Amino acid sequence: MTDTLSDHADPTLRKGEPLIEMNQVGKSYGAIRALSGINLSVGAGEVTCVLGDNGAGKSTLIKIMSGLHGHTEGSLKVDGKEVHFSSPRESLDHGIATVYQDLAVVGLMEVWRNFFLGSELRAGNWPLAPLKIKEMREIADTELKKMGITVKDINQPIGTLSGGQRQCVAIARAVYFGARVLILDEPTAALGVKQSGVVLKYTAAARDAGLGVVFITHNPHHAYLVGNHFIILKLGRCVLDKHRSEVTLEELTAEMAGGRELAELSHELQATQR
Ligand SMILES: Nc1ncnc2c1ncn2[C@@H]1O[C@H](COP(=O)(O)OP(=O)(O)OP(=O)(O)O)[C@@H](O)[C@H]1O
Repeated sequence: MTDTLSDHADPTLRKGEPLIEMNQVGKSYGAIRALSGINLSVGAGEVTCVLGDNGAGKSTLIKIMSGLHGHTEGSLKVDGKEVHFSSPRESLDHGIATVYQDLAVVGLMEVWRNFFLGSELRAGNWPLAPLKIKEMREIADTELKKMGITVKDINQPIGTLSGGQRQCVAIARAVYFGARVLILDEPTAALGVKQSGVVLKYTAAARDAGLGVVFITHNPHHAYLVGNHFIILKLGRCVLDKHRSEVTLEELTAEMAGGRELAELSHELQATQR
């Protein structure tokens, strides 16, 4: 499976080279400060996990990387060059593909149509040139099969696939179209154990094919299964920034569960009982 992803991954990717570097990045929406002082690096062949509760700033961080919102402080570098995206197209042109939780798929359209959505193969360069339907069907079918993603029929509407399968199709699609960085927005949030496992497997496969992966989640168990680097956001600030070798799953879980706050609360509650 990993070899298959490597077939399409950008051959210029070198393990560990920094693809995205954020330095003291911040974002304000008018008077509301959603993020501040964020340092984050995404290396090729690595998964950087961004954890945080509701309102922590995860979506804002994704939006900065994917070109939906510009940052208002600090610097963002892609492949060593400073950028300030003003549209998702610009981010995509830099090889950054974002797979949103509520996948931008058209439920009633066939799996193959969704695989090529926005990048359709046409028999000519003019806008209304006929679609190369047979070729697109074959490519989508082959690519998904090669990756071990089984769909009964490539012509079935994508809405009939499970949530996990849809995430996998979206990951396969991003890799096929040559993404260098893959941003996954809470890909396992709405999934059961088995389906989460499948999505985590493809996340690891994209990493092993050399892509830099940003894995957004509030689940430390899922993060720890695939992550090389972990950052935890709280109220727009980074409260933990550690390499895998520096943190255990227990520490990550405790920090996510608000370990320090819980300890303080327990102390206060005990004091009131005395
Ligand atoms: N467009 C906006 N305008 C004003 N405030 C915003 C906007 N988007 C986000 N915020 C604020 O920024 C903060 C961070 O929000 P963000 O959506 O990035 O968090 P999150 O970690 O993704 O949370 P969730 O998991 O609930 O989506 C919140 O206080 C939120 O209210």
